[in-house]
Amino acid sequence: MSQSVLSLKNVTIYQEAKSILTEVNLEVNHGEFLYIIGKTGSGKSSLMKTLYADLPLTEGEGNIVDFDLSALKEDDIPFLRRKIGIVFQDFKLLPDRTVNDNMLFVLKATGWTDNAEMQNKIEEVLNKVGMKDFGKKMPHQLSGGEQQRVAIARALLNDPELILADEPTGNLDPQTSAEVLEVLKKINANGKTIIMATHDYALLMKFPSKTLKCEDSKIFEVIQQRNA
Ligand SMILES: Nc1ncnc2c1ncn2[C@@H]1O[C@H](COP(=O)(O)OP(=O)(O)OP(=O)(O)O)[C@@H](O)[C@H]1O
Repeated sequence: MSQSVLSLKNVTIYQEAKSILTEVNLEVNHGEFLYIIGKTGSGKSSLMKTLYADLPLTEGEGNIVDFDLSALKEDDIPFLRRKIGIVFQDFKLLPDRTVNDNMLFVLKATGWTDNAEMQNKIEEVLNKVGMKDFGKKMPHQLSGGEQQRVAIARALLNDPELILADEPTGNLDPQTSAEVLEVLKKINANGKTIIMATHDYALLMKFPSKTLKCEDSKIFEVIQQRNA
C-alpha cells in the first residue's frame, strides 16, 4: 500500500463560479489523524466534498485512495466511496429501519450477498463503536451520540482506507462529543486515516493532532497551543 492516502497539488475549490479555497497543497499519509478547522463559511465542507467527489475537482491535481480526482467519471464515484467512509454532522441514518437494517442496506448496495458474512460484519463494526446491543433499535430510539456511533460503524462497513468526518460532533453536547472523538481516535489507532472538519476548539485541545486551518481562501497548518 502506498503511504500517501491523499495528495492535492495547486487545487482551487469552487462553489458555482466563486473560488472558495486557492493554492491548496495537501499530503496526508496512511495512519494520520488530521483536523480541518476554520470559521463558518471558510470552506471546510467544500474541501471535504471535493475529497468525496461531491464537488468536482476542476483545477489542480488530486489523488485520493488511488483515485485521480480530476479524471474521475460519474461511474467511478461509487467505487471511490467504498474506499472512503463518510460521517456527517446529522448522522444520515435511514429513519424507517433498524440499526441492523441500516447496515444491511449499505452492504447490499455495495455488493454483499452472503447473509452470514453480512451479519458478522455488522456485529464487528457495531462492536468497534461500542454499540453491539443496539442492532434492533430504530434510529429515533437512540441518543445523538449513539446515532453518531452507528453512523461511524456504517462508515466502517467496507473497511475504508480513509474516514472523512464533516463536523461529526456538531450536534452533540461536549461530553458526548468527547466520547465520539474517543471512538474515532481508537479507530485511528487501529490504522485508519481520519480527516475531520470541526469548529470545536475544546475538542482539539483535549485530543491534539495535526491541524489545518481554512482562512481567507487559503489552507495552512497551525500549531496547537495547549492552555492558550
Ligand atoms: N452549494 C453551494 N452553492 C453555492 N455556494 C456554496 C454552496 N455551498 C457552500 N457555498 C459557499 O461556499 C463557501 C464555503 O462554504 P462551506 O460550507 O465550505 O464552509 P464551511 O467552512 O464548511 O462552513 P460551516 O462551518 O458553516 O459548515 C461559503 O461562502 C458558502 O456560502
